Amino acid sequence: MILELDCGNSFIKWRVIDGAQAVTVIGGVVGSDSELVSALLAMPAPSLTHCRLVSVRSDDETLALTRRLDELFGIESVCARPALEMAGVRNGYVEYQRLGLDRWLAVLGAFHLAKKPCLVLDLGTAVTSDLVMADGEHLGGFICPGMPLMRNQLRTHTRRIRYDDEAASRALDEMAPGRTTVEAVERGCLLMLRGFVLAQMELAKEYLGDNFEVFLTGGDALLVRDVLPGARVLPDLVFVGLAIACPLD
Ligand SMILES: Nc1ncnc2c1ncn2[C@@H]1O[C@H](COP(=O)(O)OP(=O)(O)OP(=O)(O)O)[C@@H](O)[C@H]1O
Ligand SMILES: CC(C)(CO)[C@@H](O)C(=O)NCCC(=O)O
Ligand SMILES: [K+]
Repeated sequence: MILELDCGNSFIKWRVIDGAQAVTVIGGVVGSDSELVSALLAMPAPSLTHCRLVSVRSDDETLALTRRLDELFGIESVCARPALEMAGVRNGYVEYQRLGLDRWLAVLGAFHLAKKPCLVLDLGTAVTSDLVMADGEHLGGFICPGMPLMRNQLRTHTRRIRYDDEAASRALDEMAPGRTTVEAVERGCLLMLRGFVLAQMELAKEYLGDNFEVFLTGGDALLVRDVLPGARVLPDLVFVGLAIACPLD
């Protein structure tokens, strides 16, 4: 059994796959290292043999987690590393090491699946966009705040914008002009997000031509799905890239 981890800025996405059949046995989303450990200890004993992971956290944080996994389960972790070129994709950053590894893996996964030009949108704590041409050349991309960062900036930097997360999720049931603060903020931020992804579509047409594939991933992917009807929504896209970047055996 292989443990796979995608350590983002706010959450750790994890899953256990049966290496032989590449089937997901169990998985989830947790908020911290200790929550991950609890979730793994609570598993009905599928013995872990390997771990591969991608992290956009500091090296110290990542090392602390891999040490803990080794102590508890006796498994070594293979971490995705930056690369100038891999699986037919050429990293477009001026300094390739600086491209977020979650972005790099999502791009590798998308190009592997599409085998044609791709626009890759990842909607998490931050929102990222990456463009890849037909020949695998990564053109670079864009980074902007995601829903959690946008709403928290408003809540933190104003006196009178205050509401809880439960109210926030209800506010998006409709998109009419908000008649409460929570509706006004949540719907406003969502419109910014939708505007961003639509602008990315226009850019992609300009840089990639008309025949490109759109991939949508990250915890908030579903919030923009209706404005991108042709997009492939793949919550596990980073894991597709992780398997390419960190083959086992
Ligand atoms: N099951 C879930 N668990 C946690 N967050 C979720 C879930 N479903 C949707 N979300 C939403 O997804 C967003 C976080 O997305 P994601 O988990 O991709 O972020 P992250 O990986 O921590 O951030 P980043 O990609 O910027 O590093 C939050 O806005 C959260 O509300
Ligand atoms: C942009 C995030 C935070 C998205 O998770 C991550 O990919 C990251 O930390 N990237 C490093 C900066 C960059 O990609 O240019
Ligand atoms: K992420």
